[in-house]
Amino acid sequence: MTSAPTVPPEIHRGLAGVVVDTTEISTVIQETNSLTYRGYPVQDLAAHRSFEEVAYLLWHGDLPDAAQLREFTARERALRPLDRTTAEFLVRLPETCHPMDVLRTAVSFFGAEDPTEDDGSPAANRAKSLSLLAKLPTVVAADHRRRRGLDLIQPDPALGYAENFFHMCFGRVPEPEVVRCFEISLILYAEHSFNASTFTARVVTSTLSDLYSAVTAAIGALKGPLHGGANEAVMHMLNEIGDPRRAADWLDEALASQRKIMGFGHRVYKNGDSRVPIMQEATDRLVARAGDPEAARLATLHAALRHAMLTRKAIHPNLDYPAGLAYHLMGFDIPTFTPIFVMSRITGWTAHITEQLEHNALIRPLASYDGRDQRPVPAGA
Ligand SMILES: CC(=O)SCCNC(=O)CCNC(=O)[C@H](O)C(C)(C)COP(=O)(O)OP(=O)(O)OC[C@H]1O[C@@H](n2cnc3c(N)ncnc32)[C@H](O)[C@@H]1OP(=O)(O)O
Ligand SMILES: O=C([O-])CC(=O)C(=O)O
Repeated sequence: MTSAPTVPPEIHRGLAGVVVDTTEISTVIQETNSLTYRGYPVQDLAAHRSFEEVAYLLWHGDLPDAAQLREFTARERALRPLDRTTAEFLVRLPETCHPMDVLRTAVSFFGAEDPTEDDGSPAANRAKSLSLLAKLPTVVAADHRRRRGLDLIQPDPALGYAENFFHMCFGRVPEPEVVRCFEISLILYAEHSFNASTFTARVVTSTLSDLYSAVTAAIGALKGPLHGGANEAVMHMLNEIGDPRRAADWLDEALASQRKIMGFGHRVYKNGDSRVPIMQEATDRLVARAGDPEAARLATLHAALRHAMLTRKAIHPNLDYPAGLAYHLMGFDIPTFTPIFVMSRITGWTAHITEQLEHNALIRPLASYDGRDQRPVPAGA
C-alpha cells in the first residue's frame, strides 16, 4: 500500500500575517492606517490626554476620573527614587555598554531585589508595573548624565512624568511646548499590539515566568534596529548624509547596496504609520521653535530623504523617523532615544503580560525541518 503524499506545511516566516491570539488592549488597523488604545483613537489621546492617563487606560481598560488620576500619579511619583544599592550597582556598569544594556540589566536587578518576585498575582504584577514605570526614567536619566560625566539628579515629585524626566536629565524643565511634544511621543510609543518586543514579553510570560524576566527580554527585542533601535539609527543616518542636497544620491547608493533605510517601512502599515502625522507635526513645531540654521538643515534633510524614499520605493516613514529627530532637537544624546521608547512601552508590555496570564496558553509554534536526513551515529574514535 502506498502512503498518501504529505502536503508541505505552509511556512509563515517572521509570523507575517499570522493571527496568534486575541487582545483587548489595542488594535492596529492596516486598511485604515489607524490605531486605538482600548477603543480610543491614539490621535485623540495624544491631543487631549497626559501620558499618565494613557498608562492608566492601558492597564485598567478605562481612562481615570480625577480622583483615580490623583491617586495614580501620587503613587507613581513616590516610587521614582532608586535605592542606594541599585544606584551603586548601575554606576559600576561599563560606559562602553549601550544604555539599553543598562536598562535591561536594571530591570533584571529590580527582579532579583524584589521579595515578591515569584508572586505572579494580578495585584502583585500591577504593583511591579507601576514601580517600573516610575523607576525606569530615573535609570535612563542617571545614565544619560553619567555618560556626560555628571552626577545623578534626584526625581522631583512635584513634576509630571515628562517634566520630571527633563529635570533629571538636564537639571531644568524646558518650555511647556517642548514637554508636550515629548509627552506626545510617549503616548504614541506606548502600545502597538503584537509587535516583536510585546510578543517577546508574551512568550516569556506564557511559560509562567515572572514579569521582570518578560520585561528584560522585551527590552532586548526592542533594542534591535529593525524595531525600537531604529529611532537612534535614524539620527546616525541623518548625520551620515549631512547635506540635504545629498539625500537623493545617498539614498540611491544605499538602496543599490541593499541597505535598509532606517525609520521607513512597517510590518503592518503598508500605506503609512498612523502615528507619523502627529509626531511629524510635533517635530515641525520643535524645528520652528529652535529657529536656528542647524535645526533648519536637519529638517530640510529629513524632508528630502522622506520625499526621495517615497518617490523611489513608495515606502512611508514609521514613528521612529520623526521621533528620532525630535529627541535630538530636545537635546537628548542619541543612545538615549531607544531607552525613552522603553519608558513609554513599559505600559503596553505590562498590559500584555497581564492579559497573557488571564488566558494563558504556552506559546510554542512548530517548524518544518529541512536539515540532513536521518543518519547513523558513527562509532566514536
Ligand atoms: C517602532 C518600530 O519598530 S517601527 C519599525 C522600525 N524599523 C525600521 O525602521 C527599520 C527599517 N525597516 C525595515 O527593516 C522593515 O521595513 C521592517 C523590518 C520594519 C518591516 O519589514 P517587513 O515587514 O519584513 O517588510 P517587507 O519585507 O514586507 O518589505 C517589503 C519590501 O520593502 C523593502 N523595504 C521595507 N522596508 C525597507 C526599508 N526601510 N529600506 C529599504 N527597503 C525596505 C524590503 O526590502 C522589501 O523589498 P523586496 O520585496 O524587494 O525584498
Ligand atoms: O508594530 C510593530 O511591528 C512595530 C511598531 O511600530 C511598534 O512596536 O510600535
